[in-house]
Amino acid sequence: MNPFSSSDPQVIFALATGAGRAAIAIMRASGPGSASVLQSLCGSLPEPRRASLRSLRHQGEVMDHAVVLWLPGPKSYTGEDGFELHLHAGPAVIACVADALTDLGARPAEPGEFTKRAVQKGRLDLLQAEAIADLVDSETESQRKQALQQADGALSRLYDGWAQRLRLVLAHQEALIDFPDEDLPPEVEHTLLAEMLALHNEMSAHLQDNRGELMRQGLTVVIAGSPNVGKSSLLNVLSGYDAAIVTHRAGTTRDAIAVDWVLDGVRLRLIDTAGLRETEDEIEAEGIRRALFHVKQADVILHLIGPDEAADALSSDEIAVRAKIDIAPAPPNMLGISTQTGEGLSELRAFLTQRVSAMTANAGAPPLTRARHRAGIQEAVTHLDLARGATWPELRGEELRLSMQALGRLTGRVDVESLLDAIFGQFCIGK
Ligand SMILES: Nc1nc2c(c(=O)[nH]1)N(C=O)[C@@H](CNc1ccc(C(=O)N[C@@H](CCC(=O)O)C(=O)O)cc1)CN2
Ligand SMILES: Nc1nc2c(ncn2[C@@H]2O[C@H](COP(=O)(O)OP(=O)(O)OP(=O)(O)O)[C@@H](O)[C@H]2O)c(=O)[nH]1
Ligand SMILES: [Mg+2]
Repeated sequence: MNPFSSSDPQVIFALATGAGRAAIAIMRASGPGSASVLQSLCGSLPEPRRASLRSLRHQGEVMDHAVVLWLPGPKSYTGEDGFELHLHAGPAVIACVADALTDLGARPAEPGEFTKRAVQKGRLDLLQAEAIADLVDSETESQRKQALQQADGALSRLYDGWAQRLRLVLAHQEALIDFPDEDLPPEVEHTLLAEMLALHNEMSAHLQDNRGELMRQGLTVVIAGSPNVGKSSLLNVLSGYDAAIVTHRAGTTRDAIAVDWVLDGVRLRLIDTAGLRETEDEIEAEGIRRALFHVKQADVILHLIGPDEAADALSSDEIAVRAKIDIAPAPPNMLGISTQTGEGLSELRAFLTQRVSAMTANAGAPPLTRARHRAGIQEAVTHLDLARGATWPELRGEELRLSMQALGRLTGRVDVESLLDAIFGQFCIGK
């Protein structure tokens, strides 16, 4: 059963194509009254799902000659009756048609409302709907692939699979509750515990994996190090434009400077920071405070080390790079660059590409992509662990239900059955 209910039957419309100069603008509409609205504009209903050229008329006036699609439900994106008008993209054409649609009783759609209706009609689950939003926003190849995988239901299948296994554990658990005095083989209890442990391990591994969130949001790479080692020069050469001021003076950079950078299909935010040192200068000190903030938030730190500096012990998210190797060469087995001669830059790019793809590579199992997913899985694991620790069978059953529900809320498929169970499970028999 679909847990959502359609509440607003009004026809909604919106421009489906992006703003800016283009030849064609697609106005799309959806809702039960679509047939009569379209009929009014076209004179008659075109053949379903076939592109037809029509003159669009309103109040006796021709508004545009447009390619029109009549898209009757339930075989449509939203599952409702709908249509598309492929208009000439002039703002006056769009405004005129929008006015006519409003006149005919339709209203402008709210953001995401077409997809919301698709969810309400059970055409998409919540994870797929989120993935459609990610697909629309995708800027890099890795974001596109990840969003498409989730839109195709890969994450939904993973969560549904876990929920199904929990349901099976629950069914066995209930057998134990219903027949407490019968001699159920002791393996039943062992099998239940083993399956719950397996589920715990799979969900925990899924929570450990932050690649999906990194890929969706992009990784932050921070360039840090002592003053004057060439951090801003590196930002400029990597990003390919003159984003940061470079001078011979130590302490030039104060504000953190961020540029977007796509490396091997992965979206990166490259941040140049103030050189780290003790200083009396108030403004520089604030710059250093900001630099340390960015270092703390970084996914990867490019630690630039000057020709006369010692390389300290590095943390695992730091990549040590010897700077200005045109002055003094890098020690063996250390990355070195010169922004002056360009030496070592392609090696640095290759090393960074490798590091980034190791952090984001999709190893088959679909990763979670949002904080909402993390919170839901965390909740499912918490209740699963309470179920594993429970000695009282009724309590274990209850925790298993709560764990299943947390998973169900992620897809939006908290089925009525388990909700009813949770609510009425607390009633006494006979009431
Ligand atoms: N012009 C246009 N392009 C578009 C869309 C659209 O709505 N209009 N899309 C929308 O976001 C995306 C494509 N996604 C879609 C997904 C499902 C259906 C749909 O109507 N499915 C029906 C019928 C399938 C069929 O005709 O074989 C179904 O699954 O039952 C349409 C578009 C991207 N391109
Ligand atoms: N020889 C040589 N000089 C370089 C190299 N990279 C940068 N420089 C010079 O070093 C000086 C400092 O460069 P910046 O890029 O401003 O250094 P920074 O680390 O950003 O300095 P702060 O912002 O002050 O912390 C400038 O005079 C650059 O021209 C290099 O690879 N070789
Ligand atoms: Mg600088």
